[in-house]
Amino acid sequence: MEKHKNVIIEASKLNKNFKTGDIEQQVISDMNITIYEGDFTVIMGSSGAGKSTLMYVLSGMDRATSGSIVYKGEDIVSYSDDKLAVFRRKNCGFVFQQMYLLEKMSLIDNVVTAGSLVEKNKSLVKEHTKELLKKVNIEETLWHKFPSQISGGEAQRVGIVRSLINTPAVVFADEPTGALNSSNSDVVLDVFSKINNEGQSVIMVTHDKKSALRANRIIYLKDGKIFGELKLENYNINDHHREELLNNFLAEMEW
Ligand SMILES: Nc1ncnc2c1ncn2[C@@H]1O[C@H](COP(=O)(O)OP(=O)(O)OP(=O)(O)O)[C@@H](O)[C@H]1O
Repeated sequence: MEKHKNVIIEASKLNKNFKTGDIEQQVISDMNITIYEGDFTVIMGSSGAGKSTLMYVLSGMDRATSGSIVYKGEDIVSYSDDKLAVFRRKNCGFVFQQMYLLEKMSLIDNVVTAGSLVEKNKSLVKEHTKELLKKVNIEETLWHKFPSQISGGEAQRVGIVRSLINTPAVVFADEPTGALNSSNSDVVLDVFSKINNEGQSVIMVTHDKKSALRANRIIYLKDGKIFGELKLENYNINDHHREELLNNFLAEMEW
């Protein structure tokens, strides 16, 4: 079934340890994981299973203790810190539970500044910024306000727009809707589904079943290892069968 899909990230024998004082904790343990291009991959698992750590390591935000990570055929583990920073800027978008905007810049400038690091044609960046702000329901009346003048949910959505402005090939999202109410969560998840339909790969950590249903593949972690995996058809709001499959899978995982 996977044969038509290209591999975008392939990690082998991945380990990540943290040392606190004399105690060393193995958080990712000899993991082999393949992420396919164009997939909406969701990572679930109990608290402390290593989900966020895995996202940091796969995206080159943090270094693995050992193992290889190959992104579109290139081994990123061997990259210098500078090369890794360029790689991230070109290929990855990051969305966290809390997105911090630059306080001294208007909302629109927060996004345009990030976009201008990659695209030199500023009017193109501005157009794209406006289009994305509209997509996440940030109205024009807000665009020239400063972060201190808007709500937390609005700031989160602007932060997401900033993460997407360079059309990253892979979007890493760690509990992106954790701080949002239900309608704003839907807005953000709809944007993720849309960019995913247009070809961008999404890897999202979530504890929320409704968010997880956006995925076409769910990977369940336990104690730093892959404990189970579920494949789903592409998201379709009217398909209730997917929910049943997810419920059964999570019961099997003892979630
Ligand atoms: N920088 C760090 N230094 C030391 N230990 C860390 C560090 N980051 C994570 N850990 C430890 O690694 C383990 C896994 O953390 P991680 O955040 O990856 O889990 P998670 O599955 O994302 O959990 P949650 O669902 O609660 O966010 C935890 O025991 C955590 O304390």
